[in-house]
Amino acid sequence: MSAPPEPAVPASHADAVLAIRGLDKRFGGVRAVADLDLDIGHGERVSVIGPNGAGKSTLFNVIAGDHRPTGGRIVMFGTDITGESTRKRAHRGLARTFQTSKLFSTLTVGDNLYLALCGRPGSVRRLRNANRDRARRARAAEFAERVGLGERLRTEVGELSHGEQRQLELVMALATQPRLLMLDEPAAGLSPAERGGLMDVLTSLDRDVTLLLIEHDMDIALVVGERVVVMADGEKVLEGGPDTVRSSDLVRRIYLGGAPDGR
Ligand SMILES: Nc1ncnc2c1ncn2[C@@H]1O[C@H](COP(=O)(O)OP(=O)(O)OP(=O)(O)O)[C@@H](O)[C@H]1O
Repeated sequence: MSAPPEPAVPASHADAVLAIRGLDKRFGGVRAVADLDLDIGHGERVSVIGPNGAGKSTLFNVIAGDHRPTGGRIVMFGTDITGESTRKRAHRGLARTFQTSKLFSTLTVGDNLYLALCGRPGSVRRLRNANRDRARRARAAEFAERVGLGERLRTEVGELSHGEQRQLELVMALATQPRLLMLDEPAAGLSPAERGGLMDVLTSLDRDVTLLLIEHDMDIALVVGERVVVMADGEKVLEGGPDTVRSSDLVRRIYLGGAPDGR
């Protein structure tokens, strides 16, 4: 039996950062992402919101290559990357953070940042040269400074607070100089002061970096995201500017626990 034809990606989107067509991801009987189309242009800031289980993280996992889609196509920087490895996508300029920490908890803040600066993904063996590599050490210190961790360079990551670890993950992703940065709930577990700091970092990001953000904190999602994608039951149910989302009855219904169609 021949495979069903894949949805075509229009030529006009060939130079977009992301052009996603008919994306599907099933886990057994669960359709976590359902026939989703999404275009993201260079330098855009896009937030993805939706209730628990809407499919946001699965969408991220499929874009980053951590999960294979069950249908559809992903074109990144003009190349079809649907079947590519996460490592290859990282080499193309994609960096992401996860809901749970992926830091080396027994290494210091400085060493974690040093490894992020060494490449994607960094190997612990590269620390052997770290003391001689003053330029990278200095860059690591600059990145730590950006999220208020300048004084914590010699602190082991396991001793940082949850909020500090999230901040460190963010700058480590930035240290890889990504062209597309995907952040999965960066504000989760942060104190109000840390949220303010996060908002400052995100709103002052260089426009060379395109940002795709999952965030439950509506203040952050709607201030940082210039375009907002609302997901429910695996589908994209609304896409528009923050004001459209703020005034949407559909979004209100979804967040109050009702079905998107008002049932
Ligand atoms: N590895 C997996 N195996 C089986 N089912 C999964 C897996 N990952 C996600 N799912 C299911 O897919 C659906 C979407 O989950 P997903 O985590 O993508 O939603 P989400 O919008 O990110 O939710 P949250 O905001 O709670 O993180 C859910 O029904 C979830 O149970």
